[in-house]
Amino acid sequence: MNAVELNKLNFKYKSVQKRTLENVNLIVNQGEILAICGVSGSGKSTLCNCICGLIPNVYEGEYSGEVKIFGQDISLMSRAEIATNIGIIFQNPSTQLFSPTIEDELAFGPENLCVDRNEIAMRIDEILKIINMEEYRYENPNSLSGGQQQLIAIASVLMLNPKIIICDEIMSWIDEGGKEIIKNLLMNLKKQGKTIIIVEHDIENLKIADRVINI
Ligand SMILES: Nc1ncnc2c1ncn2[C@@H]1O[C@H](COP(=O)(O)OP(=O)(O)OP(=O)(O)O)[C@@H](O)[C@H]1O
Repeated sequence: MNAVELNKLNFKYKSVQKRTLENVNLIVNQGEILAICGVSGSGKSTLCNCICGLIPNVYEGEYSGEVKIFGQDISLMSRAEIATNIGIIFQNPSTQLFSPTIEDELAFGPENLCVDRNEIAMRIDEILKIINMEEYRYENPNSLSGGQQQLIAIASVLMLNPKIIICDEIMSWIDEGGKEIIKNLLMNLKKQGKTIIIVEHDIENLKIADRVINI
């Protein structure tokens, strides 16, 4: 089954004259790493925001067409259903981290979905192990490097165990060492069957993609 299917998708922000997305058709296969490239302003982030439901739920504008997630029309899915299917990580990790400790940060998403306390604690153990940051559990996210913050942003998305992970230029502010760790993590997630969509410019980072498209 296709992880994502976009049919005749159009979107125009309320405040601009021209459509940002015009008749976009796209299939993302389950288990692939798809990279989206394109010049600045071509609509890559807008496309990601449509795939994860931020458009039209959060951003106002004229929207038409269809977004399907594993065959299901996203407009018929609840916010909780969307959040447990798709996670999105943005360019600047500090805009995504707001809790006093990393433990609180990781617990925030599942707590909002009323996941059991013990289950949350178990997931935190597991995910901190995956990203090799167990000793940072009680640290403030602001005390971390950019690369570590981005790993925590990814970890907070993984807490909901989404099947699809969207990474919108997540490596642009990260040093080389951090990029390697993130790329390895994304490749491991793919091995576990996750579908990954990355917005990327850097040719080195594009090497992890199975397929690259231009918009
Ligand atoms: N919230 C918004 N309100 C109005 N216009 C917006 C909004 N967000 C983006 N746009 C406009 O939509 C167009 C596409 O923006 P978008 O951020 O999707 O492009 P992008 O390809 O991701 O760009 P970049 O590579 O610079 O991040 C741009 O012209 C931008 O100014």
